[in-house]
Amino acid sequence: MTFTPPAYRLDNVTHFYGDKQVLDIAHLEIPKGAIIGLMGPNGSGKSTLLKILAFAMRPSSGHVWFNGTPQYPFSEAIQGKVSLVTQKPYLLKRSVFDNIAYGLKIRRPPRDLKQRVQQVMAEVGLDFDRFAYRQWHELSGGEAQRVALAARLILRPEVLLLDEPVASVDTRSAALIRKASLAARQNRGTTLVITSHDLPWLFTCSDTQLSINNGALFATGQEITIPGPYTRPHPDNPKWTRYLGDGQVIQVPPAVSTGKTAVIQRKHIRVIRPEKMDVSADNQIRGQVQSMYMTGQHGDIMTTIDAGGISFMLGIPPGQASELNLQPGMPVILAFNSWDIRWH
Ligand SMILES: Nc1ncnc2c1ncn2[C@@H]1O[C@H](COP(=O)(O)OP(=O)(O)OP(=O)(O)O)[C@@H](O)[C@H]1O
Repeated sequence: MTFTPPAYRLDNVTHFYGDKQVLDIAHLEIPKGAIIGLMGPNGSGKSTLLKILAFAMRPSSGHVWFNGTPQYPFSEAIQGKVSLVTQKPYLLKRSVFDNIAYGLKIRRPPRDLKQRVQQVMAEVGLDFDRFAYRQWHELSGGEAQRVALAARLILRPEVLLLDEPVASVDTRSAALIRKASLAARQNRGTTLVITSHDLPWLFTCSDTQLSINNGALFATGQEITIPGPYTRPHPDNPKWTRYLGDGQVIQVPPAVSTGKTAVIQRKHIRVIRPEKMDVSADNQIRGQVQSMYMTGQHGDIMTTIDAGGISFMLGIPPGQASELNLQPGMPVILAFNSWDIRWH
């Protein structure tokens, strides 16, 4: 029996900027060919983790294995196997063709360079005749992001790391970036780690989701973060609370220490019709369905519900969605118990 090591294994990895700790990962394995969706609030450590996975930065402590081999000092060979597309992709002040061909040209340009460029441009939905000889400044944000992605795809990396690839792109570009990512895995077995704040998009293009908060990974993305600020008890309200933008209040359990974030597992949240009540739950929060997407995951419908400025993304089985007659714009109640909320 042969054993295939994971693409990555991380043990006790920490990272500090100065004396500020921004990463603390006890253990993480990323199987080959996985598409991992990495989510977490601003400043939670996503970009730092991607830079470590790209071997662009060495963690302050800990061990990183790549394909079963311990790394550090990292070799040039390993850096050629992993490619990171940063949040603001850097394009050379040249044409689209030159940007995409650049990585191959500085190695040994293949005879079929033009065909290779054509192929990756097609993968990211850029028509060769229209775009190949456009200059870098003649592109929209979404087109520039797709050129940056094509420039990495042409190098056929084993691992592709995409940091916020759809942060400032149009819906069509987001769909094309998703398609190109899935095709890279399907056609070449590429392993991908993708960060995004657009959770419905991230859920449709990843098969495993990881949540990161204050530099620590927690569980598998099956949680919803209820970000602060939290209000400590006072005479008018003896409970810990989170006031929402629209005046509603979420009851949270007492915090064990400051700097923690309230988190609840999706499975503890029930969606009910606005005229119903769930007397067993001490939180009954009014919200509105923002969007609904079919996913490959168990056939659930990923439904984003906004409640007073907090986004709750829940996977709802199709049967339940049709029972509730769920549709975008519909008001709903989210029922959950404060004692199911944990601090991370
Ligand atoms: N070069 C640096 N020097 C000092 N602090 C840094 C540096 N880079 C990032 N940080 C800090 O480290 C923390 C984690 O940053 P990181 O960019 O990894 O988070 P992130 O989850 O990617 O955030 P975002 O979603 O806003 O991109 C933040 O508090 C950030 O301010």
